[in-house]
This record gives sequence, C-alpha cells and structure tokens, in this order.
Amino acid sequence: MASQNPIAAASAKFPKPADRTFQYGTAGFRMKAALLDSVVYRVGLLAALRSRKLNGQVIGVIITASHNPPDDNGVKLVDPMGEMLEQFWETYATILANAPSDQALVEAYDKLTADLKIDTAVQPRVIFARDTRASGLRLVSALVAALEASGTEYTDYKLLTTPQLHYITRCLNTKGTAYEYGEPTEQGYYEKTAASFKAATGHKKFNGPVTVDCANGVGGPKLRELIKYLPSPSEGGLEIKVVNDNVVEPERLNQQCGADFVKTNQRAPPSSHSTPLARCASLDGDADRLMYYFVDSDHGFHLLDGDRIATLAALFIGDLARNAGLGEKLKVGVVQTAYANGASTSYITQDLKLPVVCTPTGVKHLHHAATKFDVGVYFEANGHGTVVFSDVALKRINKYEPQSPAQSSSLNVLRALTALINQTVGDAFSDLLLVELILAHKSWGPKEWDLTYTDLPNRLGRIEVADRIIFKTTAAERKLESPPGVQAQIDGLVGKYKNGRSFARASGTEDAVRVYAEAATKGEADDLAAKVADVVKRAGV
Ligand SMILES: CC(=O)N[C@H]1[C@@H](OP(=O)(O)O)O[C@H](CO)[C@@H](O)[C@@H]1O
Ligand SMILES: [Mg+2]
Repeated sequence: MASQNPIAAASAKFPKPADRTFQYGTAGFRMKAALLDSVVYRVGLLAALRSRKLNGQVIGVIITASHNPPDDNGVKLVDPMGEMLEQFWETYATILANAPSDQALVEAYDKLTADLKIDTAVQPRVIFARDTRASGLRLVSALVAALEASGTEYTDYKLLTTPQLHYITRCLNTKGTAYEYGEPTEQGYYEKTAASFKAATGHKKFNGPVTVDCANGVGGPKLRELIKYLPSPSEGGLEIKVVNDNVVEPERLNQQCGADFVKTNQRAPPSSHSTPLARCASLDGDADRLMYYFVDSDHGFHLLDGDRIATLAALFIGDLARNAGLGEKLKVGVVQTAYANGASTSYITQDLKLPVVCTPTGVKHLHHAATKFDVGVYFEANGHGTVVFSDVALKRINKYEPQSPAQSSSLNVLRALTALINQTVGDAFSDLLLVELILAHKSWGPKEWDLTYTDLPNRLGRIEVADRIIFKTTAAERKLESPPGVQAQIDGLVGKYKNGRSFARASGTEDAVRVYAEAATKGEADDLAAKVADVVKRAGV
C-alpha cells in the first residue's frame, strides 16, 4: 500500500506544486526557493539511486542558487570525481521531479531502479552542503527526509562553497587509492590549498593587497577561514582584504556586489572605494566564479574577466612547462565558449600559439573538452573555470628529472600548481590564489595584465520572445540553424562592421534569447547588437 512505502510517506510532506514542470538544466534545478521543497526531496532520491548505481561511491548534493537573488535557491548533484552529474542522469532527475503524485513518484523511482539494473543491496552514501540563503535549512530537511526514506548513509557538511563540496566528494571517493585527492574535510581543503600556494609562490613578493568582494555569500566566512592557513602579510604573505561578507542579513546576498554584478554592469560595486591600480576581485554567491578589476586615473574601470584569467594561466603554465624542460611533452590548450572576447581568442592562438576549442555554454561542456588536453585551461567569460591536468600529464610532471637548477625551480612551481588548482570544478579561491601568484612571479600589476591584449568592445543583450525553443544553434552555438533565414540576416549585418562578430542563442537558464555582438568600437558593437536583436524579435513572434 502506498501509505506504507517510506518514500511515498515522506514525499507527502513535500508535495509537488501541481502547475509546475521542472527541468534539470545547466545549473541543476534553480528557481524561487518557495517552489523547491518537492524538487529537493526528489533530488535526494536520485542521489541515492546514483550512489547505488555506482557501487556506493559518494554522491554530493549542493543547495545553492549561486549568483541569483536571495529568495531563489537551487540544487545540483556532484558525481564521484567531483564533476557535474553525468548528462544522461539529468533526464532521470527531471522525471522524478515531475512525477505528479507521491504514488507516481514511487513508481518512477522503482522503474528507474529496475531499468538501470540498480542493486538495491548496495548501501548508498551521500554528502551535502548549502550556501547562506535563508531557505537553505528548510530545503536540507527535505533532502534528509529523502535520504532517510531511501536508506542512505549521509553527512551534512553544513555551510560550504560549491567547490569545497566538489573537493570533499572527490577526496572521499579516492581515499586509499593511487589518486588520493586530499583529506575529505573543510580543514583538509584549506591545508592543501595553503600549502600548495606557499610552495608555488616561493619567495616572490606580492605588490600590495588584493581586496575580495564576497557577494555577501558563503565565500566571505570561508575566505576568512582560508586566510588563517596562509602565510600572514608580516611573513611576506599575501594581504587579502575581505569585503561584502555580511551573511547575517541574507537578503544582501548578491545585491549591488559580486562577480555577476561586476560582469553584467561592467563597473565596480558601489561600495568599492578602490584606489588606482589596486587589485580588486569579486566572487559569486557560492564562490565558484571570480572576476578581477581595477581602476586607473585615466580610463576608469577595467574588467579582468574569465577570458583574462584563462589567458594569464595559459601563458604562465605554458612558460613553466617549457622552462621545466617539458614543453614538448605537455600539450596545453584553452577551452572557451562563443562569449569569449574575440581578442582573447586571437591572443591565445597568435601570441601564445596555443590551440583553442570552442564549446557550447555550460561548464560541463568546457570541462569535458579540457580533459582532452594534457593541460586544459577552461573559463567562461563570466569567471567560472579551472585548469585540468590529465593523468599522463601529472605522471610526467611528477616523474621528470630536471636537468638544471632553472628547470628544477619551474618544475617545483608546476607541481605546486597541480595541487593548488581545484581540478574538480571552477573554484574562486584557488583561481584567486593562482592569479595572485602569477602576478607575483611576473612582477605584474593589474595594468600589465590588462595590456596583454585589448578587448574588442562588446555588448550582451537579452530578448524575451514568445517561444525561445525555436532558436536552434549549431557550430558550438555560434550559428542559428533555425528559424530558417535568420542566420543569413545576422551574417549580412556582421559583414558591415569592422571586426564584427555576433550570435544569438536561447538561454539555458532564463526564458530569453541572448544576443552577443562585438566590433571595433563601442558604438558599432552596440549598433550591431541592437540590429541583431531586432532580427531575433521579428523571428521570435
Ligand atoms: C552568457 C552567460 O553568462 N551564460 C551563463 C548562463 O547560461 P545561459 O544558458 O546563457 O543562461 O548561466 C550558466 C549557468 O550558471 C553559465 O554557465 C553561463 O555562462
Ligand atoms: Mg556560482
């Protein structure tokens, strides 16, 4: 009988809103927190199934809505190696989330168990954490109800940044193997990060402090914690000034601050009192994105976004590999999306002479493409990214016998970087420390970094249409194949602008079509974006 089934009984406490259809998208499930209880309950069930299917490996669940407003929330699953949930399982998540009743949910759960040949004797294991949103605790209780109803062993890591939970998931699943990733605790994360940062920095000097805007999210308290493990400024360590770290008033999360504010508005948070050439950085609400910026007395605000972090990392790691004597043996490549500034792509191919791959939007696509290189540097322009080292690359780096003191010192830095950089997912903390140590090694300020190439002026717009699904893309989202004829119109417009490039695609996270345009001048980029937007509007009615 349905009422005796523990899954149905617990589900009754988290009824699905009848008028809603949910979709596990690019960022998991994300929406107004008030709508999310049934979804989180069902994601808990899916986590149990996934862990059972993978022989009891630990699955991570993170409750966060990243850069979204404070009254949103979201939930995402983390696979055993700390990667995003395998794409095929997104469909199963969507099936469970949309089962119309408690009984239908049990049937869907049982059907998945049977179809996927899941051994019900396997003990599932799940870990979870949340960001600082007010709704987090309530949603945790829905998750716990699912884990208990499905007989899952679980650990609540309470408040963590998203990348910390990815790190711990990988640590737990690699413990005792040749690929052991680290201590599966928050403290283990700080210790590994701090030790490798110290080793990679050596005796290099930091030129003044970096101010970090924490979006009033979980990054604030966690960055303060990390700082305790880093060498202090009086010992020659990096001075990190933490700002926008108010988590006592959760309604301030991502408000007038944070990485998304800075990227979208192309200006510093109003609370910033930065002096010329001082390094500033902004995290997003779950600390997996990072933006840098500075002001100078001549030109005002300069944004150093994900493209800049990618190019800086690729430049530095390419040089290190060559100087260590591993230049031929480590193929470094960069992965971007169509939103990367065209000037960054030219800089990577023409100046750094490294290959660039363009993938569709969404970190999972970039991450996957990056693993095809020995050293794959991937970043979205919005500041989410990391560097992944293949197993072969790690072996080469660890086994290589340096032939000179110069090779030895480069090799040591490279080895330290493989530990510093969070290989599971973009991590604003390890990316921040990576940028800082590169600037210290090069004796660069933000201005020298900015001068490596000049961004093409660009414009990103958002257009609401009746049905965005009709906008179908090809060529890693750079061309529209439907509606018919629209791409030809866009090509016609682009051809009229010097250095013009533009594309339109349906957003995966919002009910809108995004239009991106770049051109030789700001005026032309705006003009091109407006004309392409008109084409999209006409096609979208
Ligand atoms: C132009 C842009 O910034 N798009 C973002 C946004 O995706 P859309 O599919 O464009 O809505 O959200 C994704 C998830 O956070 C992020 O990966 C991506 O970079
Ligand atoms: Mg985020």
